[in-house]
Amino acid sequence: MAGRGGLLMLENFIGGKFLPCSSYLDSYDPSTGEVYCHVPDSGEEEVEAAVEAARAAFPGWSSRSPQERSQVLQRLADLLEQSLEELAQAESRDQGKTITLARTMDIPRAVQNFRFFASSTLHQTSECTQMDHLGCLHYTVRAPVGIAALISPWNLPLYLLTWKIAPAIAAGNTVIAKPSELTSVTAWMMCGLLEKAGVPPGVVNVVFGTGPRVGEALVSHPDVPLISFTGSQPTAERITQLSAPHCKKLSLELGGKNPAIVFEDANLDECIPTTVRSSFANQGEICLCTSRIFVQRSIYSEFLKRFLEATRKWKVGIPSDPSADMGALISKAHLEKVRSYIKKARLEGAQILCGEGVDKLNLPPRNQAGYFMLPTVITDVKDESCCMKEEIFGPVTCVVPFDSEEEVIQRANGVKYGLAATVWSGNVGRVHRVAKRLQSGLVWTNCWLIRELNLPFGGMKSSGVGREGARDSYEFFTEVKTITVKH
Ligand SMILES: NC(=O)C1=CN([C@@H]2O[C@H](COP(=O)(O)OP(=O)(O)OC[C@H]3O[C@@H](n4cnc5c(N)ncnc54)[C@H](O)[C@@H]3O)[C@@H](O)[C@H]2O)C=CC1
Ligand SMILES: N/C(=C\C=C\C(=O)O)C(=O)O
Repeated sequence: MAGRGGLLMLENFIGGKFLPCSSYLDSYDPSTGEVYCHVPDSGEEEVEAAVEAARAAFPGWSSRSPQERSQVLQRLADLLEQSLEELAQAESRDQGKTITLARTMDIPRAVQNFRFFASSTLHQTSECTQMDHLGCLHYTVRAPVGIAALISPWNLPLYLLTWKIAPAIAAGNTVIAKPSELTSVTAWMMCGLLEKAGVPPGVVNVVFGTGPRVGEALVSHPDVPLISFTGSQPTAERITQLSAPHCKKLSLELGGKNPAIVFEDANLDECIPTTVRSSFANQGEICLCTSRIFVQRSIYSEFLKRFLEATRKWKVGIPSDPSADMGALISKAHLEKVRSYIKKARLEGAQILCGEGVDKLNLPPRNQAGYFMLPTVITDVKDESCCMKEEIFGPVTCVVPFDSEEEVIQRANGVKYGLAATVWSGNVGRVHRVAKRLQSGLVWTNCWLIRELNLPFGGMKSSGVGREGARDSYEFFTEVKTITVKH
C-alpha cells in the first residue's frame, strides 16, 4: 500500500482486518539510509483491540482438531512459498541482508516453520503412569494457554516470527505478534495471506511499533498469560519485570558470545570457510554467530593467515547484488555501536588485521550513506576486553591462541552468555568431551548452523530461559494438567 510521499505505509492487522494507526514511525532502507516505509506507532489502544480480537477467536480455534489446525498451517506454508521471491526481495530491502540469504535461508525457513509445526503437532502424546497397589491410573492432558504475545527482533524478521507463530497457533492458542519496528514489512505481507490460508479472524493479530510503547502494553496486559521473546538481554530483563506481577509464562531467547574452538587436528579446509561464514553471515547479526575464535597455538599462524585471506574475499555489496556475501547493518545507531567496539579494541592495544579502518569499502554513490562495514578481524586481545565479553552483533570476530584443552574450556565458558559453540577437531573422543563441558545450549562440532528443529534450541546463563523445538515449543504453548483416577 502506498502512503505519504508514495512510500510504503503499513497497517496493523487486528481481528482479520488491516487497520490504520493514528501515528507512524519512519523505517529506513539500510542500504541507502533513506526512509522508504512508514510503520504504525501502536500503543495501548491497539493492544486492547488485539486482545479483544484474540479473546473472541480463542474458543473456536482452540476447539478445532489438531488435524484441522495443521491443514491451515500447511496452506499458509504453501502461500508463503508461492510468494517466496516477493518476500525475499522485501526482507532484503527492509533488513539490509543479501537477497541470496533471504532467498535461500530466511524465507524458506519461514515456510519450513509452518510445515514443521503442522506436522509435529500431530505427533505429540501425553503421559500415563499407574499405581496398581493403590488402584490408580494417572495421566496428563494438555490445553492451549490462551493469548500469546510473540515479540521478535530485526535480524531474521520473518524466520524468527514464524518460529513462534507456527507452534503457538498449532497448539490452539491465539496470538498477538509484535515484530521489530525496524523490520516490519514481511510480517505485514504475511497478514495478507492469512485469510486465504483459512486462519480465522483474530487467531493471528499483528501490532506494529516500538518496544517501550506497544511492546510494554502487550507484555503487561493482564489477559495475555504467555510471552515468547527473542532479542537482547536488557529487554528480556524489562519484560521479566513487567510480567512478574502476573506470573506469566516466559520463553526468552537472547544473545550470545559464541566461541569457536579450533584444535590442531581440525580439518582447516572445512573449518576456515565455515568459521568465516559463522562469523560474518547476515552481517554477523545472528545470535548464533561466532565472535571468539580460540586456535591451538601450534596451528595459530597458519589458521590466521588462511582465515584473513578468506575474510578478505567475503564480499560486502548492496543487498540486491546476488554475488554479495554481506549487505548493510540494520541501522545507523547499530553501525556506530559496532564500530565503537573496534575503537575500544584499538585503545586497548589490540590489532585490527582487516576490515574497519584498515581496508577500503567500495560502494556505488547511491549507497554511500548506507550502513555498511567490512568484516573485521581482531587479534592480540585479552579475554577481559569488552570485544571478548560483550555481544557485538556485527561483522567482528576475535582470534586468540590457546595451549590446552582444559584451558580453552575455562576460557570459552568465561563469559555471561551460553548460547552456541563450535568445536573443530578430528578426534571423536575430544569432540564429545569438550562439547559436554561447554556451558552452551547448542554445540556444533565440525559444522555450524545445521538445525534439527525437533530438538531443543536455546541458551544457558544470560542467553535465555526455556527452549524452543518440537516438544519444547509444544510444552511452552500448552498448559499441562495431571489427572488421577482411582478405579
Ligand atoms: N536474538 C538475539 O540475540 C538478538 C540480540 N540483539 C541484541 O540486542 C541489541 C539491541 O537490539 P534491539 O533491536 O534494541 O533489541 P531489543 O531486544 O530491544 O528488540 C527486540 C524486540 O523487542 C522489542 N522490545 C524492545 N523493548 C521492549 C520492551 N520494553 N517491552 C517489550 N518489547 C520490547 C523490540 O521492539 C523488538 O521487537 C543488538 O545490538 C544485539 O546485541 C538484537 C536482536 C536479536
Ligand atoms: N534466534 C536467532 C536465531 C535462530 C536461529 C534458528 O532458530 O535457526 C537469532 O539470531 O536471534
